[in-house]
Amino acid sequence: MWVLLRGGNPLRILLPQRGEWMGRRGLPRGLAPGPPRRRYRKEALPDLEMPVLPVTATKIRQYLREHGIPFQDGHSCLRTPSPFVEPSKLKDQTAVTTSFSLYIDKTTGCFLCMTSLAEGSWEDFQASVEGEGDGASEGLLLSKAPEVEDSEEVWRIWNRSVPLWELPDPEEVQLANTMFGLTKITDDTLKRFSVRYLRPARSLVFPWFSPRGSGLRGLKLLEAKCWGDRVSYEESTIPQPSAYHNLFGLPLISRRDAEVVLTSRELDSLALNQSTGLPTLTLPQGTSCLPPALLPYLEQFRRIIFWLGDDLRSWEAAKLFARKLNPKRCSLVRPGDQQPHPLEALNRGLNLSRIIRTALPAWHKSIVSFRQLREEVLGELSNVEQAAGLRWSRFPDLNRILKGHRKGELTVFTGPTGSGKTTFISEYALDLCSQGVNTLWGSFEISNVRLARVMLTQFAERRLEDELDKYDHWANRFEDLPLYFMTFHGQQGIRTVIDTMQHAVYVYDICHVVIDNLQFMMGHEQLSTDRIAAQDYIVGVFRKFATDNNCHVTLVIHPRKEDDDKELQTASIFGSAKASQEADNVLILQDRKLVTGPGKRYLQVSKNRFDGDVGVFPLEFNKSSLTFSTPPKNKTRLKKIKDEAGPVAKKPSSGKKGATPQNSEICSGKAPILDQPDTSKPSK
Ligand SMILES: Nc1ncnc2c1ncn2[C@@H]1O[C@H](COP(=O)(O)OP(=O)(O)OP(=O)(O)O)[C@@H](O)[C@H]1O
Repeated sequence: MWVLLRGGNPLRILLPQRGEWMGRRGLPRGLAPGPPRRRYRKEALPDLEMPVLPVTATKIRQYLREHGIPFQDGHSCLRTPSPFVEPSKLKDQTAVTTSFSLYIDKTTGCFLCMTSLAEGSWEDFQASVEGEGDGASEGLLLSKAPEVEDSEEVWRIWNRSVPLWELPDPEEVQLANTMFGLTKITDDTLKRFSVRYLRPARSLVFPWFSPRGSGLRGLKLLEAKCWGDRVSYEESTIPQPSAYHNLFGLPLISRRDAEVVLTSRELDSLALNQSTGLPTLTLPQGTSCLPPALLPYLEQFRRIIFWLGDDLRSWEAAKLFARKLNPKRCSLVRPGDQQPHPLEALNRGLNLSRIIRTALPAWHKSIVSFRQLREEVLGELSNVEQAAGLRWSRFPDLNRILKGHRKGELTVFTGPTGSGKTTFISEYALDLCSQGVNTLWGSFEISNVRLARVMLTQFAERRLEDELDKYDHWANRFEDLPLYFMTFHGQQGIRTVIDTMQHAVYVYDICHVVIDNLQFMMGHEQLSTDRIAAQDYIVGVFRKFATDNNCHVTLVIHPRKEDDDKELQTASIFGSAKASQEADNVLILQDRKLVTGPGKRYLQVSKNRFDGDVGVFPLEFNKSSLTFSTPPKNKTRLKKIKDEAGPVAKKPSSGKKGATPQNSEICSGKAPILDQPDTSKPSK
């Protein structure tokens, strides 16, 4: 189910392969509208023996100079004349815009021709320049490429939907306006943005028009579901989200516009444009990612304002996206009570232009004063829950101790050989990924197929071997996760790994990288002093990566050889103390039983830089679902076992009465007070 794409992606990241289109949630399958745009070369290529080294802006410039290709330097792209435009087109009245219409991404080398919509990788571009591109160069290939836009399904839905004001029943209009919060949005605005309503699906329909002509390339449907007084919304797109690259509002942008506001929801763009008159665009996948394929469309703007939402996640996403667009031209609207989503701001009668004027520059110099930080500090203080990070849904005990999973941190994870480190960390990362954390896996020891099998089993929480008829159901859902794998196996140079991670952060907005395990980057040094020095260096590099990219890195490190009878400690991590010093969190999978809880393992949080709480909790392994999390129905059993076990050896020392779960312990401060491990029953 996994396919390696090289086109546009020189770093061998595995992407899920999708057969037919499936809506993000709930829409019927089998409506594939075909590829949304022409690709110069898009078929899956066989696995590469060696990873291709990433290209750099300097190398791209050098190549263009060597081949006498003129170029202009932009914010995220280099612009050159397009070899994919027929020479005759260059002579028409649009010659000014078509002459430098090829945009080459400075970071990936991927290109997009804005005139013909041809796109491809840096290798494809070079092949075309050197006349090797499947025997085609200079537009030959394009003149043969079939037009693939305007799928039947897209048109069928579009034709069945109607402008809201044309609904025959005024009550239905009022209901729709109330459900979607449109009472202050005028018909004029809805008309300008060509928003329609699909009655049978109770959904607003947002079109994706081709930048050339009036072709429809796709649609986004926003469905309102009423639950008593509450309304919840569900989005679905054609084509599937990973191919849905609609910057909603693009047809309204004039070539002379130098400023734009980016939003995360189409209705926010309507509200903003209506009340401020500013050009607005909506990111196709909201705060979850900004695909580099969209960057060429944003090159023309001298100033880009992000107003993505009212929570810390929107703020983090805006900072991440600003890096791609060149932070010097970006400003961010800080989320807060008085700065909610634009649509809500309009409905509450707030002054949207004034809020836009308070947007903060995304760019900080290397040295900043508190004055520049005070707004960010306020943001954290007024969103304390969110500042503590994303909470695990399967591991409430981790939430109690670590409070959440935060960006930019380094977690070091260790445990005895064969104790289940990979299995545990797989579920820990899957939990976050299922909640929308874009995750990149570097599994150097076990193959990606095996890892994906473990993850899929954990995802489905059942033995899929026995239910193969359900495989497609689970695999389809699993495919929708924002999950990517590096294809490295065995020993690998740290530089190559970091370059791959950097690329993934840029292309897929990765927020969590899992490296299993660090020993595979340490080369073949035999002397233990060399090995320790190598490990220190590598840990330092990962630390810097996490901080620089505001991306969480979870690093699995083997412990040093110790007496089997002793439980591991922070000092048992292989190497010098560097790993534990650099880490924000240290987790240890202990291969023995806690007196207080069930299961043959327990997890120890032995360092937590966020608030200092450390502690332990039991892990019970479920062999059929390969999970360590405890399903709710087992809670009673946990209690029973505890009752049978009699009083615990040591009482929790947290002082946070009532906050400590029955079987886990939290200790404030650096020195954990552990349960007495039940060494009478060594496991494994
Ligand atoms: N608590 C457990 N009890 C029994 N079996 C387990 C447990 N946890 C994991 N396993 C099984 O043990 C095997 C090894 O697990 P895993 O690969 O996760 O260990 P590891 O600690 O990462 O190994 P290594 O030290 O080689 O990296 C797997 O088949 C897994 O399903």
